[in-house]
Amino acid sequence: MTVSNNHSTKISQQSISSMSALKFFGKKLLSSKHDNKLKKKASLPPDFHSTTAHSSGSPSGSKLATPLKATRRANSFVHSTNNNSSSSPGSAKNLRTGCTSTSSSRANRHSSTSRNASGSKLSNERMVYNPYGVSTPNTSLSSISTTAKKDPDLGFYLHDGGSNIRMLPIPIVDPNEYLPDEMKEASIQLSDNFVFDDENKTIGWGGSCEVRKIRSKYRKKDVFALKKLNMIYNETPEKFYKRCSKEFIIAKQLSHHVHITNTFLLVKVPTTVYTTRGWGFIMELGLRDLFAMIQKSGWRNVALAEKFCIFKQVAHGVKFCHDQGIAHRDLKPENVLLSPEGVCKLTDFGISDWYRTDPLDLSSPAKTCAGMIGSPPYAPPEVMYYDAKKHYDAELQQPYDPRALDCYGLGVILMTLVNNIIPFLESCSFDVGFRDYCDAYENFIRLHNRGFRDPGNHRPGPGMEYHLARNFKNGHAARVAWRLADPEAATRYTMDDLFEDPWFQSIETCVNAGDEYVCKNPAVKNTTYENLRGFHIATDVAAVAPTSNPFLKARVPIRSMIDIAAHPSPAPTPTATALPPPPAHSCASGEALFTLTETPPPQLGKLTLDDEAPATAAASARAAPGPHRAVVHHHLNITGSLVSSSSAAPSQIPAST
Ligand SMILES: Nc1ncnc2c1ncn2[C@@H]1O[C@H](COP(=O)(O)OP(=O)(O)OP(=O)(O)O)[C@@H](O)[C@H]1O
Repeated sequence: MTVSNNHSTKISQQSISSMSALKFFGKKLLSSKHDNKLKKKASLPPDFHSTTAHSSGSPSGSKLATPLKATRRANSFVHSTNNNSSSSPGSAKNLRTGCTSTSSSRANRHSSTSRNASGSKLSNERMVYNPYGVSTPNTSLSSISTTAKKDPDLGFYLHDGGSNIRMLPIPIVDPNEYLPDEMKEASIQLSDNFVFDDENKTIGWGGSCEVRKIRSKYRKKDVFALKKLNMIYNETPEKFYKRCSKEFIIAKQLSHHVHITNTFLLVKVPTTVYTTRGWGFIMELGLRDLFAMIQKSGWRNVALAEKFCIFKQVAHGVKFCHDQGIAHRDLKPENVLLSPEGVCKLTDFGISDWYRTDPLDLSSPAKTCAGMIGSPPYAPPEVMYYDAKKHYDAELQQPYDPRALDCYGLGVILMTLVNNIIPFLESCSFDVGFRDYCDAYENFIRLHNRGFRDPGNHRPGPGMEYHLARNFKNGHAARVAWRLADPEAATRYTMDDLFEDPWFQSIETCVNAGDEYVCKNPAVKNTTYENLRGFHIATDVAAVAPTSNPFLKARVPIRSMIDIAAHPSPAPTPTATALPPPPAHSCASGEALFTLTETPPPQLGKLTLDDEAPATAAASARAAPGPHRAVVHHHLNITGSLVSSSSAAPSQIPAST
């Protein structure tokens, strides 16, 4: 039986020989070509990610051919249905994707816009009258450098959103109005302390965001990610602000762990050649997401031990979220980033939520959820019952535990890592692949392991005769994947079960989740904020009143407007252009453990897959000489290898074996 969709596009699953994959191992670690491909992938029309799933219908013999790319299309369901228990976005991602694409094409079209004003040198003075209430001198066209100069159509800057582009009304609201006191920021303008990367690349897309590289104004080598948040279809500005600030608060609350992508600041983003106005998160920059890795033709040759290591890292990230009272609720390879050192980090807390009745009291009772959330391949059946398109009986729609949703997602991620392909498109009875899996599950229990679902049963799971277990080559590993992805929520592995599982415990990782996480925060030295008359006052962050900002250090007097008017060219003050050399660290002492560099440290580039992993990330970081005290990690090599192989076979996707 074949499951297809209206936009199905058959994607070649031409397999490549291991020789051809190996050929590329070690060629180039960080390929700009690859980045271009990622961008291309990100800009592909929705149809491209559509696919056809095949299945023979036999539990053990069927070859599921559900190309991983389908997950991108499947993402369109992420925010498309109700979620009674959270403020998750409520509109179709396809529409939002279309919106961002349009926006991007415009942005790209205008990225080459001539900026004749570039010759007009901006004053160092920090008081600027801005009639539009958003831009600052630092974000004016003249302050952004590009290489090409074409199409000087400035009409782009004047539009206020069309049918495809939804723009926040001016003035953009101060993010601090939506943040709790302890998270309020002294700098709320992107342009105060950051500039867009000259390459003007979009490094990622989501249903409601585009991700771009930005750099510190003070240390150009300090690169970060800007997750520019877009309004989604039919969303009011108020809903947009609430949704985004909630995501930021959760992301910020979790930004203290080696397996969580650090989110630093919530800022206003002005309309520029790079993007349209709105809000954005300044984040730790990931090299690429796990989805992009699995998609590479070389992925199938990655050793199982490496895949298990990645899985364990993701599991540690999930455990940390749960320990903080937060359920991620959208676990999938796209939401796992790999750092330049190869460390896996969870990202995208857009539909995450606190699952305790009192988020501040971790001993308060757990809440249940209702509604369709997550992405169909990774969302369990109890969640899929809420999918309005499936017309399930209302009786089936029972409140569910969001932690069980995460456990299921983890199990499907493990299956995907090992099989190089998603096991089925949707975890519901309409999907033949999922039905096969359920049948196989019951068969295995009936024929091989009656106590499979019993707590503490650590006998081997399904073996070679079950196609979704075959590639594990290890009954214990298959047990963990199947127990996590148990179609029955009541008997599914919990995170505690997982961490007590002897096979899981035995997985070797090259980064220790318990290591102290020291992240290089961006330097925040300048701030621009608005007074009631609409003036923008730029000043040094150290002089700004809010004291909850962790970046505040020394205090220097703010110049009054009268002073500025009287002495337009005062003695240099510590502004962005006349600042003392930045401190090495804004929030943490010592050197950064995970320094984000554009190129990997030379000593890492020399590693081979056979290199022995150091005992811990910290140990390796300590041992590493030179300025890059990064984690020595197997995955860096995998990343490099896959990048290389991807340049040879860009359109291939991993095929199931
Ligand atoms: N900090 C980052 N560094 C590098 N790439 C990133 C970063 N954050 C996000 N990305 C890329 O952008 C993509 C989309 O980001 P994200 O998942 O956060 O957006 P989203 O709109 O919430 O997505 P979704 O619709 O899947 O929920 C990611 O899959 C990843 O490839």
